[in-house]
Amino acid sequence: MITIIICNAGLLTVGGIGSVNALTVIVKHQTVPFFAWVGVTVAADLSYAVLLYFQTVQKVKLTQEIDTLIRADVAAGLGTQNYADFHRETTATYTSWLTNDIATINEYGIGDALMIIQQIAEIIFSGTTLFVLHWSLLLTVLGLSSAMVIFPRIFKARLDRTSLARTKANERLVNMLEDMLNGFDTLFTANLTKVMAQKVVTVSKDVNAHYIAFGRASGAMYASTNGLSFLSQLILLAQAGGLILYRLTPIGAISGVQYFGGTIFAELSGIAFNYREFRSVAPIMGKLASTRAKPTPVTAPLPVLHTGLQLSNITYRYGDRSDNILHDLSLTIPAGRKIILTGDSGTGKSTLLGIISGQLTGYTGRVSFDGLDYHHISADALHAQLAYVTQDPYIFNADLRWNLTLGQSVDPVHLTGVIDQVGLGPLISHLPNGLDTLLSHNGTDLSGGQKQRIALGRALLSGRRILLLDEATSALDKDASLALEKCLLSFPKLTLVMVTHHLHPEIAALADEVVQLAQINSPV
Ligand SMILES: Nc1ncnc2c1ncn2[C@@H]1O[C@H](COP(=O)(O)OP(=O)(O)OP(=O)(O)O)[C@@H](O)[C@H]1O
Repeated sequence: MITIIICNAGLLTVGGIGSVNALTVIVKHQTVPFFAWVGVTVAADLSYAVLLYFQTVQKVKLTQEIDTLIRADVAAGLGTQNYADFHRETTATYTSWLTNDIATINEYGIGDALMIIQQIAEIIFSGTTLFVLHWSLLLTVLGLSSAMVIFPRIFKARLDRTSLARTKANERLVNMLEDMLNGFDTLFTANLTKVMAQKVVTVSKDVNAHYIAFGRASGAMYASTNGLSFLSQLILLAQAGGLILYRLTPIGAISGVQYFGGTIFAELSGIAFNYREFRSVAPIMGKLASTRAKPTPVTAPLPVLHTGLQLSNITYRYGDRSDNILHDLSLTIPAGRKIILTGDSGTGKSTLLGIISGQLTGYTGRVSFDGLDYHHISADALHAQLAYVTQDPYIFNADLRWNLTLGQSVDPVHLTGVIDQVGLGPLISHLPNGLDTLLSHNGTDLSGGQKQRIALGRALLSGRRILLLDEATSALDKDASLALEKCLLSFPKLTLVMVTHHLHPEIAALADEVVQLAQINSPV
């Protein structure tokens, strides 16, 4: 890319030199040399046009490669974040980072960087040519250039501020769009789909305002630096006139200073402008780089749970809430035991599972795995031991097999067995391609119960020996959920913690312990 750019800058200079010499020889009525120099100019300009094609194609290739690297880097960074850090931003915000921000990086990061390289090359070639015409021309150019480099600094703070505000506005827009589109069904049944358009217009106007603010900042800088550039060209033209009058430079210099001086000033003001724009990408890069997870402790894989999980004096409150959700809670979960958690809505059952699963870490007290404090266990090591199934599991826009195995290789006999256990047989027999049927984004073409069966199948196939179920069968009818819960309670090696609102006596009888969360919370 750089080679092509430099060649192109060289060709532009050769074209300019051809014009200068053509003018010098034509005033001496030298016809053949005139046409020779015109030929040089034409050849250089045509070659420039051809190379421009390769430059354009190469730029697209380079941009795409860099975009892929950035996306891979951000995705890898997000993949190593802990649960709380990941959920500090919404998925729509991350989408905006990977789309809008990358578009900005393409335009102002990569695009401007390449422009700057081209501008530097053109400045060097034009400067050298001016020096050959007369050294004093270059001296003047250097003096005026310094002014041009210093001048745009005035605009830096404003450009940085407006650029960052613009990306924030983009995030708000994407968040709102996702929110509205996800809520389409609710608005549709409430006859309120027009709310969507109203919100889009409101937030779009906010985004527009920020784009305009950035446009004003860059426009002010662009206009001022261009004005300075024109003034500088006038000074240079006057100087060239003087040098020609004193026969210190050939007459072609009159077009030379215009062409090369013009190029230097235009490119210098361009560089100043592009560099400011280029720098405005820095806060975005900083933001994307922040997805790189802080180094997490790497711990050895955990052995299979032998004694049990122990929660001691756990107190938990969410971020800025004033109340404790869990207070001084202690609970023993012996290995292989089946514990059912019940309690009124809002008593913190899901919060408790969040702590046991390692997702929520900001508690006081101690949680341990076979006596080993959770704080000394890496998320990876813990996740290798347990599976956590929520009430509303996520279904990927992939085939059913992938949704069950998450892309891991699974013994087909085991797969068939688990499909039977979670009762997915009837669904598979109705799907056009059975297990290989593509499911829609978040399983919108499935019932709530089918999604829960898939999630339970996924958990069983993962081979984890600790299962945390948060109302994981709530969408199934009574008989189906009874059958499934009985099945889960029958695995002797499985350590099970199951949250349920609808505890059937048959299930309670099969459990080792039924814990009312409100009772745990109150001191005995
Ligand atoms: N991410 C969160 N941020 C702030 N507060 C939260 C968050 N998640 C839950 N809460 C609050 O914590 C309390 C306990 O919620 P939790 O979901 O653990 O209760 P639960 O017993 O599982 O309820 P349910 O039976 O209705 O599912 C609730 O008052 C809820 O508002």
